[in-house]
Formats: sequence, C-alpha cells, structure tokens
Amino acid sequence: MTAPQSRVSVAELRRDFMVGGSQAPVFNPAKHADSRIPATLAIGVFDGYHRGHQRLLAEAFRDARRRSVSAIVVTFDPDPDEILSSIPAKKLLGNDARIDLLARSGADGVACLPFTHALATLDHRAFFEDVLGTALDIRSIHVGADFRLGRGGEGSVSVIRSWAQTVGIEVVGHELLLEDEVPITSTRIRSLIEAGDLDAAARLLARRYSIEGVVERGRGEGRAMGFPTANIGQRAGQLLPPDGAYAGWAQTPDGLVWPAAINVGIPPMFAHDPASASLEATLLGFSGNLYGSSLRLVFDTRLRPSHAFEMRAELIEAVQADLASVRARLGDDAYDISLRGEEHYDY
Ligand SMILES: Cc1cc2nc3c(=O)[nH]c(=O)nc-3n(C[C@H](O)[C@H](O)[C@H](O)COP(=O)(O)O)c2cc1C
Ligand SMILES: Nc1ncnc2c1ncn2[C@@H]1O[C@H](COP(=O)(O)OP(=O)(O)O)[C@@H](O)[C@H]1O
Repeated sequence: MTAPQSRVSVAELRRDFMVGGSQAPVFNPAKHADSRIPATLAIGVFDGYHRGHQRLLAEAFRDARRRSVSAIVVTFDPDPDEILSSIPAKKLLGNDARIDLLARSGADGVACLPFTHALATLDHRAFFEDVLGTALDIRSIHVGADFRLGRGGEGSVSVIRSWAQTVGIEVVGHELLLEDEVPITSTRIRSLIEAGDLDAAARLLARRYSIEGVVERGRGEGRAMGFPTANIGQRAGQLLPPDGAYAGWAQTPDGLVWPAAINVGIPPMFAHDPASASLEATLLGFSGNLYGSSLRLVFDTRLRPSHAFEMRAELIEAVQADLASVRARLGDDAYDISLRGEEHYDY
C-alpha cells in the first residue's frame, strides 16, 4: 500500500460521483393531468448542474417552502439542443444522469417533458396552461434571466411575466451567478474542459468533471502489456477533455471508488483498429471483469499529452510511469463511498 500525497476525503468523492440526496419522483405531467398540485417551478435543462443551477434551484425551493407548495423542477428529455440544433453541443452530463441528479437535488418532483418539435412550436401560454397547467397549479416560476421559451424563443422572462401577472403567477428571472465577474454557464464550462482547464471547470461545477459509459471490449492487448484498460464506449454524448493521460477515479458497480490512470484519445499506434477506444482507464488495485458494466470516471489532473509511440516498449514504459504517478498522487486504496444509512449527503 502506498500513502498518497494528499488523502482525499470520502465527502469529496461523494460530491464528485454525485452520491446522495433522496430521490424525488420523475413524472410526465401529461400522465398526471387530473391532480393539479400547487407548485413553484424551476425550469431549465440544467446541463452540468453547475453552481449557477444549484443556486437557482435553492432559491426556487426556498420560495416553495415559503408558499407551502411543492418544489417542482421542470426539465426536458432529451435536451432540446439535441432536437433543434444541427450540431448539438457535447454534454456535461448524460441525459439520464442529468435527470437523476435533478431528482436528487432536493426538489419534491421532476416534471420531465419529452422534447419534440411539436413542444418546441408551442407559445409560452400554451406551454404553461395546456402542458403544465393540467397537472400543476402554478404559483411561481423561476428561470435564469436569459431563459427563452417557445416558438422562435419568443417567451423571454418579460413576455412570460406579462402573461403570468394576468393569472396571478409570480415570475422570477434570476441573474446568472458570476465567478470572476463572468456568468457561470454550461457553455463556459464546456470551453474550459475543451481547453483542458479541469480545475477551473471543477470550481464552476462544484465537483470534478466526470464521464459515464459502458465498458466494451477493446483489442485485448492492455492486459498482455501489463495494464488492463477498461474501454468506455457509449458515453451519452458527453464532452471529452483534450487527448492525454490523466489521474482520476473510477467507480465500479459495487460502489467502490478506485484510483485510475485514464487515457483520452485514440492511441495513434492502433488508430487503424476500430476496437481502439478514445476513453479508457486502468484501475489501481482492481481485478475482475468489467465488460458490460457502467463505469463513471472522474478527472483529477492531467499528467501529460498523448504521445505517438513508435515502439510498444516505449508505450508500456510511459503507461507504467503514469500508473506510478497516479499511485503517488491518489494512493492505491479503494474507497467505499456508499451511504449505508448515513445522513443524506448534500452537494
Ligand atoms: C494511462 C494511459 C496512458 C496512455 N497513453 C497513451 C499514449 O500516450 N499513446 C498511445 O498511443 N496510447 C496510450 N495509451 C493507450 C494504450 O495504447 C492502450 O491502452 C493499449 O493499446 C491497450 O488497448 P486495448 O485496451 O484496446 O487492448 C494509454 C493508456 C493508458 C491507460
Ligand atoms: N485493474 C483493472 N483496470 C481496468 N480493467 C480491468 C482491471 N482488471 C480487470 N479488468 C478487466 O480487463 C478488461 C481490460 O483488459 P484489456 O486487456 O485491456 O482488454 P480490452 O482491450 O478488451 O479493454 C476490462 O474491460 C476489465 O473487464
């Protein structure tokens, strides 16, 4: 066992792996059209669930408590950008992870609207009255100040507010939370990740960036070279940081978290082989079969850029140095971050 340079806390890993929070129901309002629950709404896609989103939801939940009504997050499945944009942005969270996180945000429920072209053509009044109003007795609405809804984005905060006033609903357009005098947005965080500035991205996310995917078979060579690598395919459109070797963490299906050496980018030496992966990880201290399992990888630090090795021996030497570096930074112990009846963890 190697003592890591700095011991990471379980609370930090729980935050990074988004563990905790009690699960609120996720429902399609069209299927609950007879209940009309009195509610305060927070509406958005909330990709990343970053500090700005967390602040907006906290304020909406406070408003709901003050009014003694349910706090309902209204979101879309999938992200409207996936349907409306010819080149959808890569996402900070997979769709399922995003909805799951919103369900554990402290809301009383998540009204999840299947997003279609038909929904996109509705104006704000039809959206609130016909889509949401049948299931929810809306008392107040919280959105970001730059929020736009409906056909051609006509439903700005002021447009929504002038309709809402006529039916006694309060509309709050929250100014975007700033960091270094610049608004915290999903787009800003995407740019930071693309530029490899994972520390800045983590500050804005309030957790380290992570990617989830399913472990697929690769060329089967890693093990023979002395470092089995779990190849992560099917990544739900999530954004990759720049090519290179990273120190990070991986959570196996049993809930344990292992220090990991992560590679981003198709290995140039094997680029011709379709079985080569652009995201893979060697878990320190783990042995077992991960094929078909879902694995989340958290990025801690970038160790080095990718290198186009000429010789296998050079590649092996470089990866062994990466593994040693991960061991020195993060140790080689697995962490149990499950809650096991402990209080729910708020992140
Ligand atoms: C930490 C780490 C760093 C890596 N760095 C490089 C690299 O710089 N250049 C490269 O061609 N491949 C790199 N690789 C990828 C290996 O080439 C790849 O894992 C190996 O060929 C096994 O592939 P397989 O899992 O498909 O069998 C790295 C892998 C790991 C785990
Ligand atoms: N410590 C470990 N880190 C990563 N994968 C491991 C580890 N131990 C066992 N495995 C298993 O080995 C597989 C990777 O072996 P590898 O020889 O690189 O084959 P492939 O090319 O199919 O990824 C993983 O998908 C996983 O099922």
